[in-house]
Amino acid sequence: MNVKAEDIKLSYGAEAILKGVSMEAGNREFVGLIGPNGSGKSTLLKCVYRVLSPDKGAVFLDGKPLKDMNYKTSARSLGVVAQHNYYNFDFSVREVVLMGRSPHKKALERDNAEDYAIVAEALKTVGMAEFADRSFSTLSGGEQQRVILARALAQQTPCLILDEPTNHLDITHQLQLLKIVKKLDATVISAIHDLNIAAMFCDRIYVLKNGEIVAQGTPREILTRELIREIYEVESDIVEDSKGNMHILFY
Ligand SMILES: Nc1ncnc2c1ncn2[C@@H]1O[C@H](COP(=O)(O)OP(=O)(O)OP(=O)(O)O)[C@@H](O)[C@H]1O
Repeated sequence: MNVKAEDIKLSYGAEAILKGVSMEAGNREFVGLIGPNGSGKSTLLKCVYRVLSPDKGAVFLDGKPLKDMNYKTSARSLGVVAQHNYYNFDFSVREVVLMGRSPHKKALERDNAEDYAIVAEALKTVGMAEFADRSFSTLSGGEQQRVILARALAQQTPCLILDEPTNHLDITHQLQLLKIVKKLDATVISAIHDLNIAAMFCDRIYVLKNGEIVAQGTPREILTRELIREIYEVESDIVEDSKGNMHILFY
């Protein structure tokens, strides 16, 4: 699925947060969104997954304007792993992941054996199968994050939007989550803070600063000492290991 955001503008009061942002993720491309705190990454992603509607500009899925789709149709296309996940009710882990199936159901249609099998498989994939009956609210931040990924997997969408998905995760689970996502061969747009993680997984990276895209390209093109200095005001060295992978060392 191709996902395109075109000239997105969004302000809170007098403050312009997104100042005409355009970005695109091609079919099965893994696109990273990097930039300092407050640069507008989450806001842009929220415009893509319809929590916010931009003041100007539009989002297109395979060329179709998102705003013309009903929510159920877009939920069959876009799965989301957001930064914060709160539920007002005490759902079990299984119930949370089952919510991923709802865009595929008719009104009042009950969950069936196939839904339960998909949910069990998704929980197994993220290593949370034995937590199925636990209350979601009692899980640690990292465990909750993996369950939310399972919910997105159960949704079986051709595109995933991830907002700093590895926030609460230890290094083992950071790599596990991104490997799972990479293997899906879906279109992925992910805000990522860790530039080494971005270098490992992204096909292409967009750099957002003060609500504007200031650079885009492959990790090798983007993650240079000069750009890192310009965007983050830190000094770094870029080195290559024996396998040809790039690593960024910060000073
Ligand atoms: N509801 C709101 N009202 C006013 N300002 C807001 C609101 N939501 C976000 N902002 C502001 O918009 C700017 C962009 O926020 P956003 O969360 O998109 O940044 P981000 O790049 O995702 O940051 P981070 O890396 O810290 O997660 C910030 O300055 C934030 O304070």
